[in-house]
Amino acid sequence: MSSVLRIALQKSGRLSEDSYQLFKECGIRFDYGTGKLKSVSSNFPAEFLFLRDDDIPGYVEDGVADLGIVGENVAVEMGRQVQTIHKLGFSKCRLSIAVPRATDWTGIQHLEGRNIATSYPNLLGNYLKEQGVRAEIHEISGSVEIAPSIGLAEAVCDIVSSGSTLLSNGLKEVETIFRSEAILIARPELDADKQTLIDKLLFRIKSVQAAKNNKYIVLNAPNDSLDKITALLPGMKSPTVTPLATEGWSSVHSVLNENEFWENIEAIRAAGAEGILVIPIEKMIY
Ligand SMILES: Nc1ncnc2c1ncn2[C@@H]1O[C@H](COP(=O)(O)OP(=O)(O)OP(=O)(O)O)[C@@H](O)[C@H]1O
Ligand SMILES: O=P(O)(O)OC[C@H]1O[C@H](OP(=O)(O)OP(=O)(O)O)[C@H](O)[C@@H]1O
Ligand SMILES: [Mg+2]
Repeated sequence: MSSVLRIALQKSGRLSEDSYQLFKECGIRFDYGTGKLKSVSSNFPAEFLFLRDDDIPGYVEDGVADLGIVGENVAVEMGRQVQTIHKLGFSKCRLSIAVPRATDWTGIQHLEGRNIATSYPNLLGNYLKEQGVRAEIHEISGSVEIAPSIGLAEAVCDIVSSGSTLLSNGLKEVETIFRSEAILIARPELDADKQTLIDKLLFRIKSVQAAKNNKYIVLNAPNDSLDKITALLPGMKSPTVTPLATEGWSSVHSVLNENEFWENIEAIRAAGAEGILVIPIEKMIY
């Protein structure tokens, strides 16, 4: 197969490190951070382009790149003809409306006839339309949170994660209009060879994500509690149970999902488990 996937990544910013790390964990090697704007993988048929994130949906739509990683916020704002093929779970943030802390906020109608600064005029415009609010959208490309303090706008609509940028600019978050995370986008029509490569890549990404979302667990259990404990640890198919040297005890090995981890651990301990070891998993292949 002579096809090569062209993959557009953010050169430097909030998406970059996690994007590079994801490919590394998928065993795909390429050079980055050397100032080069293009890099060919040494062990996977892929070529990487390092770009400003705002340009990525357009490049993917135009076919300059086959795949790209962007924030969902940027993909939706740009409204390009691209398909979301996988959610990546990093760069989680929200797009929110914020106003000066002293504002007596009574609801979204407060914005009627006011000026709002944002880098996301489409997402904000659609939201205001849905809410039946007419406001002036003032588009700026960065440092949006400064707008109220310099008299440019009465409110802002920007990305929030920890909230510390809002706090340090004397603003408070009043409405969340969109929730975002990094996504893998693709050109809508790809030939069969490229689709095969994408399937191969997606298989690796899903194995890496599954490993991150699960832990390997080993514990000792009295034999009369085994039914209760193994029911709490279904694992990938079923748990492994082997006898311990100590009479009446067994060792149980299984995997446990991160989301239900602490609740299950408490239940397992209550059922009599001892010596519980929790071990990270590097890859998880279903
Ligand atoms: N504080 C944050 N926490 C988590 N994710 C964020 C945060 N800020 C932005 N993001 C996400 O990361 C994406 C890229 O953010 P970044 O600030 O690096 O963009 P940028 O300044 O426009 O970069 P570029 O120079 O590539 O145009 C955003 O579109 C959003 O999805
Ligand atoms: O709620 P917080 O955790 O403070 O994060 C929010 C800030 O992060 C992003 O900016 P970034 O720091 O990436 O700088 P930029 O404006 O140069 O993109 C975003 O534009 C917000 O300003
Ligand atoms: Mg940008």
